[in-house]
Amino acid sequence: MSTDARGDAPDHRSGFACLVGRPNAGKSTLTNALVGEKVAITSGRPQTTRHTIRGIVNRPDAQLVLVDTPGLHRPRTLLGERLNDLVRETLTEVDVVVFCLPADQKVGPGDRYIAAQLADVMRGRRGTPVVAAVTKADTVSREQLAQHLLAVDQLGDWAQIVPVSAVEGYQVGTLTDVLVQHLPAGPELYPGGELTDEPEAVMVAELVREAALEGVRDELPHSLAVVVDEIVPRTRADGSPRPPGDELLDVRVDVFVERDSQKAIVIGKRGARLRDVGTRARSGIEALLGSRVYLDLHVKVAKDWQRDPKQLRRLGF
Ligand SMILES: Nc1nc2c(ncn2[C@@H]2O[C@H](COP(=O)(O)OP(=O)(O)OP(=O)(O)O)[C@@H](O)[C@H]2O)c(=O)[nH]1
Repeated sequence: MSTDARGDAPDHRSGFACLVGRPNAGKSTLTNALVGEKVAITSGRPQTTRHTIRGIVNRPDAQLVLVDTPGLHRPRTLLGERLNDLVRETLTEVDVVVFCLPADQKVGPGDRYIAAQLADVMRGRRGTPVVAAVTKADTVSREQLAQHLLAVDQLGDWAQIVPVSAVEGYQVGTLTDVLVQHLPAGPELYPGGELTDEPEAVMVAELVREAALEGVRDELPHSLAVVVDEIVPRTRADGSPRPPGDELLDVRVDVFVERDSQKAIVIGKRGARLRDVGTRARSGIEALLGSRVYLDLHVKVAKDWQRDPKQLRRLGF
């Protein structure tokens, strides 16, 4: 795929990393520091991966793609539980996880909750490594930092522990080196670091997929892919915005199956099942987007999409 010769070099590495940590742990600031200012993230185009990309670290020897998670927190609602499932799924799919722990705050219950979740991820199918990043290292003394590193060490079985300061740029390069070590050999995933980014679309697709599979999981285990075509605010006939309180989002979604028989299953008799799927997915999407939604679902057949890399890419895998 890459037209860039360096991306095809035999010792080039590429893969995904994901930053987790309690609110205010310094994840966004660290992401920006890792990525630097060279990469612009364009938004508004259809997403090309299943997970939201926050930034790409491009080096001659590696491409590290930083993906977002909606936030790991103790679930309080069903949607929260769904989100946490999604988080865990993301965490098992990336090549390395970065657990951010701010140096200026004691290791607390929130960190221990995340550490327990990460223990599962490390023990999981792929044995995803977790690197602990002690963030905001500039805010404490050397002694405090040393103590904090010890506390973090006792919290779990981390692949490495790296103190960093995103603000001062301290050890940001070291952290990148450590993360790159955990990536598999491979060419650039995004040639030249170009990407599209559409946070909500990923979650909307997951909600539709979940609803579409409900009750028919045995019949359609992996033959269903969901692509969000667009999410646009409905305007009035003259193109002006609708009045406050009366906003409506048009959400157009394609559900791809492999065969006509599967299309029939998803749609159901006279479209009854698809209407159900739409109703269920819509309530989740409205909760997620915080707006009334008109959900437009289309079921399409994409033959053998699981075996066709071109189709797979088109479907966001
Ligand atoms: N001194 C110092 N402050 C930092 C550093 N990194 C982040 N901060 C500050 O810590 C606060 C939280 O940082 P964020 O990057 O927004 O944290 P986050 O984990 O993305 O937060 P959520 O979005 O709430 O999950 C901000 O006020 C940052 O300016 C650092 O390396 N040094």
